[in-house]
Amino acid sequence: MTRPLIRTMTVIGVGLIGGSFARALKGSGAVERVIGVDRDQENLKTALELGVVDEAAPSLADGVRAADLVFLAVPVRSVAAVVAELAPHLAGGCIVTDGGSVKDELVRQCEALLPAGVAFVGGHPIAGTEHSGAAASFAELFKGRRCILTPTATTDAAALQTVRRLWEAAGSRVESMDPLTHDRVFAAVSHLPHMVAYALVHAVAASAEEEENILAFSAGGFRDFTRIASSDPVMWRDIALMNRGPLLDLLDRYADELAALRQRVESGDGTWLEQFFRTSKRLRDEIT
Ligand SMILES: NC(=O)c1ccc[n+]([C@@H]2O[C@H](COP(=O)([O-])OP(=O)(O)OC[C@H]3O[C@@H](n4cnc5c(N)ncnc54)[C@H](O)[C@@H]3O)[C@@H](O)[C@H]2O)c1
Ligand SMILES: O=C(O)C(=O)C[C@]1(C(=O)O)C=C[C@@H](O)C=C1
Repeated sequence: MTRPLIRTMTVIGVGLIGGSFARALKGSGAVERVIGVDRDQENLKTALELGVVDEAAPSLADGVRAADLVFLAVPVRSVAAVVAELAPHLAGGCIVTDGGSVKDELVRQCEALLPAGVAFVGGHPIAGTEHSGAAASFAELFKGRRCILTPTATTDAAALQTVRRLWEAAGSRVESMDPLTHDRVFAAVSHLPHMVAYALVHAVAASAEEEENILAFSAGGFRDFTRIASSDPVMWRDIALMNRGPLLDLLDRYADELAALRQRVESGDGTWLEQFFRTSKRLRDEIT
C-alpha cells in the first residue's frame, strides 16, 4: 500500500477515466476518500453502488468544497464551464488536474479561470478503451501505460510532483511535454486514427446500401481497425474541435497518402504498391 498522498479527491465525470483513476488510487491507498460528481445521475448511482466513489455529491459546489485535489474527467469542451462553476468553491491549497485528451487550449482555459492559491496541472493518461461510464472503469487501466503531464511556466512545482506521484501510484509511466507538442503528437497517433476509423465505417456502410449486408461479412481486419469507432461520439466531437489545427494538418497529409495510393492502384503500379506496403510494415513492426 502507498502512503496516502491525498485525503479527499473529487472526481468530476465518473466515467471510464475518472472512475478508473478513482479505483486505482483508492486501491493503492494513495487517496483516502473519493467524492464523485457527474451530471448523469444514473451513472453516479452506479459509481456509488460499485464502490468507485465513496460519496456522490449533488452539485459541483458541494462536491469540491472539501477537496484536496479535483480530477476533471469530462469531455474536453466541457472543462472550462465546469472549472468556472467550481472555482469559487475551492479551498486554498487545492490542486486541480485533468485527464483530457487535448491540452493546449484546455490548460490555458484552466490556468486563467482558477484563483490564486489553487494550482493547475494538465494531464493525459495514454490509456483507454472504446467503452464509457463508471461501469466500464477498472483499476488496472493505467498500469504500465504512459501518462503525459503538461506543465507550463506557471505550474506549481509541488503540485506537479503530487500529481506525478498519483499517476505513478496508479501504475503509469509519467512523462512531461509542453501542451502544444502534446497536441501535435496525439493528433497523429490518436486523434487521426479515430477520424479514419469513423470515416472507414461510413465508407463501408455506404457501399453496404448497394450490396446488402456487407458489414455482416466483416472479419478480423475490419473489426480490429474499427474497434475505436465504437468510442463515445461526444468525447471525439470535442477532441476533433479542440485540436482542430494539428488535426487538419494530419487529415490533409492522410488525404495526400490516400490519393497517391489510389493513383497507383488505378495505374496498376505493383512495384510502387509493394514498396509502399513494405515501408509501412517495417515502421509498424518497429513499434514496441
Ligand atoms: N476514453 C478514453 O480512451 C480516454 C483516454 C484518455 C483520456 N480521455 C479523456 O478523459 C475524459 C473523459 O473521458 P471518458 O472516456 O472517461 O468519458 P466517459 O463518457 O466514460 O465519462 C465522462 C463522464 O463525464 C460526465 N459529464 C459530462 N459532462 C459533464 C459535466 N458538464 N459535468 C459533470 N459531468 C459531466 C458524463 O456523464 C460521463 O459520466 C475526456 O476528456 C477524454 O478526452 C479519454
Ligand atoms: O484504446 C483505445 O480505445 C483508445 O482509443 C485509447 C486512446 C488512444 O487513442 O490510444 C484514446 C484517446 C486517448 O486520449 C488516449 C488513448
